[in-house]
Amino acid sequence: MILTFGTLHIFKPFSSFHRLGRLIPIMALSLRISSSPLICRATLANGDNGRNHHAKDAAFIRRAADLAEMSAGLTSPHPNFGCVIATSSGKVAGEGYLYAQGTKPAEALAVEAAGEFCRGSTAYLNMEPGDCHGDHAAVSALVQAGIERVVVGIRHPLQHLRGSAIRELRSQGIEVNVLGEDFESKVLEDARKACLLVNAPLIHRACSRVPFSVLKYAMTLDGKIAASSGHAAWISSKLSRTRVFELRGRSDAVIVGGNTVRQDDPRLTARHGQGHTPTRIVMTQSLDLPEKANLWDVSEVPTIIVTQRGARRSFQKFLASKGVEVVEFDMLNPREVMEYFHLRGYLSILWECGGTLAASAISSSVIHKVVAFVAPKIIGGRNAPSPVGELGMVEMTQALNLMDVCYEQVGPDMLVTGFLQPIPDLIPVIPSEDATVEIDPSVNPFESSIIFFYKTWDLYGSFSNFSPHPIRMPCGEDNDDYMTWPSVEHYYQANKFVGVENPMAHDCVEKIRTARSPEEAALIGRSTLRQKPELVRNDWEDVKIEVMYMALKCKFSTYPHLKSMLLSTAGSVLVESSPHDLFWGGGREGEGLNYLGRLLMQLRSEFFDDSSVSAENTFLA
Ligand SMILES: NC(=O)C1=CN([C@@H]2O[C@H](COP(=O)(O)OP(=O)(O)OC[C@H]3O[C@@H](n4cnc5c(N)ncnc54)[C@H](OP(=O)(O)O)[C@@H]3O)[C@@H](O)[C@H]2O)C=CC1
Ligand SMILES: Nc1c(N[C@@H]2O[C@H](COP(=O)(O)O)[C@@H](O)[C@H]2O)[nH]c(=O)[nH]c1=O
Repeated sequence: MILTFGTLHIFKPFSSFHRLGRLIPIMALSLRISSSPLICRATLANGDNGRNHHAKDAAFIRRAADLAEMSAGLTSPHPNFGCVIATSSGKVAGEGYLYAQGTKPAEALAVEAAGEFCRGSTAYLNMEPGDCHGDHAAVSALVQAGIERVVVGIRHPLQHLRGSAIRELRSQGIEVNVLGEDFESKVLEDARKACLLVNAPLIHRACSRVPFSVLKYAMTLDGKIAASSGHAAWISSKLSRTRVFELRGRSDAVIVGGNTVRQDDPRLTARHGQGHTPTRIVMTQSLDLPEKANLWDVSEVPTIIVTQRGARRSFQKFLASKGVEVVEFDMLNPREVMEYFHLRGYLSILWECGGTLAASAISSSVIHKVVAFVAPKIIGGRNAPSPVGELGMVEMTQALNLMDVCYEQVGPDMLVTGFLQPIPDLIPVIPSEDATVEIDPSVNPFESSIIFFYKTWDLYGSFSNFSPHPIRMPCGEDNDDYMTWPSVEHYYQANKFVGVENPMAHDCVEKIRTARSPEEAALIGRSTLRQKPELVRNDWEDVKIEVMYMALKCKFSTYPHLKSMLLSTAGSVLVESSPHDLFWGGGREGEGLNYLGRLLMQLRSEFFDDSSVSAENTFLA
């Protein structure tokens, strides 16, 4: 489907636009080279000097990322922040990192450490500060200290914080350079990668609906994670197991399957003496678990059991009496479970399960990284379990290739790590720079402000489809009879059933058209779609954007004050801040596709084009 309005192509064929709009133009960690002419000029003009400059910037940004790493596990769900202040001669004057949730910002600590050396110096931040509490503490510290330039590794991943500290610093006269935006080079790419890595869980949160998941296992050289008897203590060395405690200390939760509980009776605590201890999660379909288990001791750390709805209710009661939380799922599978924990605010999960659950998690695409300890031991055993069970692959060419693989010797063991999925690169507020410009050239995706709208009583509530603005539109494509629809929502919902040769579909259209409120219209439309899918027109998925577009066009053309309001938002990104509608809305954390906001921006752009054409005609006349 290609819709053309005037000279502008609004949509790519739906499927490709949809893909584009999945909010995550996922890029492997080999980061993109910008095609921006400005960026290229800056790099070339600097020549060798530019290269030296970049090498220095890269080194300090890497240091900031290393500092940020020091708080991993202590700050969650806040990001890891590090700051280095360097003088113009390239000497480190002060450093700081966010120690834990609620403590002084890294920037303020670095400023304190650098003292009078701050004046005229450059501050290096692995990530743009997020002013969660409205006190601007990080930005104020840099401004008041007389910092001249700030180099930022990555923008804040969360949409509502993204770009605001950078804007604030610039408005205070500080030069701000963002890696990957203001200049590019190989060394800077690597430094930027370090910044992405240190906050990978938060970046995942901003881009997907599951927490960042790491699958960790210890195996013998012949690829076994236990003997044929199931005995597994210990494959890896003590040193390696201490590394596992550290890993646990950086994770919000550790997850195992029911069989691991039955076989190992694990504790799953972080026993390396620092950091926090993650929640323990057990995934079990049968709930056939022992009455005595280390995980039922929740005096220090909570345990959550996720199970199939209705499983062993009496045992559920027993667990509850021990203080163990039980959460039932209609469909117990890794994706549903991860989506649930995402909603509960978990950023990072360590999977310490056996091969059966690991295979299921990999197949569900919820595993992002693999951490494997390989011990120089051979146990043999045809039935001894291996780290990943059945994946249904039959050819070696189907094997999953890890990215950014690292090898490290830990005592006698080899530690191999790599990514199964790339860390999503950060994205502007709406899908990609190109798409943004295509939708509305007046919007600069990196610098624009965002106008959120949702409920009709909001400041921009008239942008909502539920606003009480009747429109006159025909009922269906081949129909010349114009009718009045009490709101855009009435029209949109009714269109789901238009043209279907079934009297029940006709009734449904009429019921929606005469519904007493947009809420009632939505209720009828959504529930009929779910309960009687046979009444829904076959091409609904293909035409729904077009239907919405036509309704919006009619609404904003009919009411001049609405059109003026829309035009007054020029340059801003419009986002329908629906937390649950991930198609028309922006989602809770910007993960939604925001098609309603996009259509309004598209319309705004067209209205501007129309008015400039008519102004030109008047002038020519
Ligand atoms: N060396 C190492 O790093 C490790 C070794 N091990 C060893 O591995 C062995 C256990 O491996 P394995 O049997 O794979 O154990 P797991 O317990 O990790 O996984 C399987 C169990 O997970 C539960 N489950 C819930 N939902 C699903 C789902 N959608 N798909 C798959 N499983 C689901 C089931 O529990 P239920 O049956 O209760 O319904 C199932 O039996 C033990 O010998 C243990 O010692 C385990 C972890 C790490
Ligand atoms: N056997 C084995 C591991 N197994 C994992 O560790 C769990 C036990 O954790 P805990 O009870 O806290 O000590 C066990 O159930 C399984 O998930 N891990 C490793 O690093 N190396 C090993 O050799």
